[in-house]
Amino acid sequence: MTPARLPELDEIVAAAHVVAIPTRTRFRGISVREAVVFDAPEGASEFSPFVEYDDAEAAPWLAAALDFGWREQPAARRERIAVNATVPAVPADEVAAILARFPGCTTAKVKVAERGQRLDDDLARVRAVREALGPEGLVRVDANGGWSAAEAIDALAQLAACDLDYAEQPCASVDELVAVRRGIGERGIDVRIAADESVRKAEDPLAVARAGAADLLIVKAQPLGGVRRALSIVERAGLPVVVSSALDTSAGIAMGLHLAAALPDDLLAGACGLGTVALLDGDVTASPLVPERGSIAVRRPALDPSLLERYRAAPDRAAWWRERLARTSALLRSPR
Ligand SMILES: O=C(O)CCC(=O)c1ccccc1C(=O)O
Ligand SMILES: [Mg+2]
Repeated sequence: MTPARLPELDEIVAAAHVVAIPTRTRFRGISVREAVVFDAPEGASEFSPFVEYDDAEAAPWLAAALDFGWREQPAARRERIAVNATVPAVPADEVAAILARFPGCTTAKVKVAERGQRLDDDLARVRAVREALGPEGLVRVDANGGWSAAEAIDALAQLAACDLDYAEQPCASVDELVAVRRGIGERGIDVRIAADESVRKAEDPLAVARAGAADLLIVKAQPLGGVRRALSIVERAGLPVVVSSALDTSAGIAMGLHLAAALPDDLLAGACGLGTVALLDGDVTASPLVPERGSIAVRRPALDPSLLERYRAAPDRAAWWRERLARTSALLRSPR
């Protein structure tokens, strides 16, 4: 997980810019996305574990940022990556406006099982997405572990009428995912199951594959410790994958694009969840990595000094992030 040569903390801090970028629509409870972006030797990089994560959970995110900023990356096998539209848990009548931010995307991933909402809200939202994409489009749902196994089976039985590509993390635990796969199989419901949190937040990211709990995996470069380490997990898991973002700025999206570009053809399971800069109300580069004609070019964006200034985090938040950098960096260096 650790880069061959870890830059010293003062070098890391000297390269760091702490930003706070508003989201255009509340997503995952977030209305301002805070991130550290680095002006690093290999290009822009990003460290943006969610604020509620403890240092142990944030450590692989820093390993990823240092790897991407300070080390050469594995060779790219493709120049563009097809991406899905990402639809937050909005009312159905807002779906069209969200999809319009993802020009050319014929695959959409829809958030479901949001706390405080009902299955009818999900059904209406997913139907609106299916209607907008037409029968040729691919529709995915992501429950972020919000359903019990019984709820997931019931929900998927109803959502299956919208013809789903897959359901991402319908339940929280690997055992529940196994139960859902079995339950929908017995009822003849034809929906694949994808694991996300069961990969990126698990003690052992390969456990879900070993348990036969998923048809495919969602992989995110930052929580998995960077492009190299994520590639090695994917190769060992032996399941097809979709690369996705963590609501990163374009600096972090570039890391995801490089991971997707390095994957062998037979392991890439369609459009990736890397179009999420379209959900932000700003960025750190003048040439954002947003979808064009359904895909994004694999490149590293240049940080724009005036945008870093515009979105510069308040002094107390910047200090908080610098302290987090110091603690996390110490963790990466401590023998375990
Ligand atoms: O996969 C996508 O389409 C976008 C990324 C996404 O959904 C996401 C973004 C931030 C945090 C969690 C998730 C998630 O996949 O659960
Ligand atoms: Mg997910």
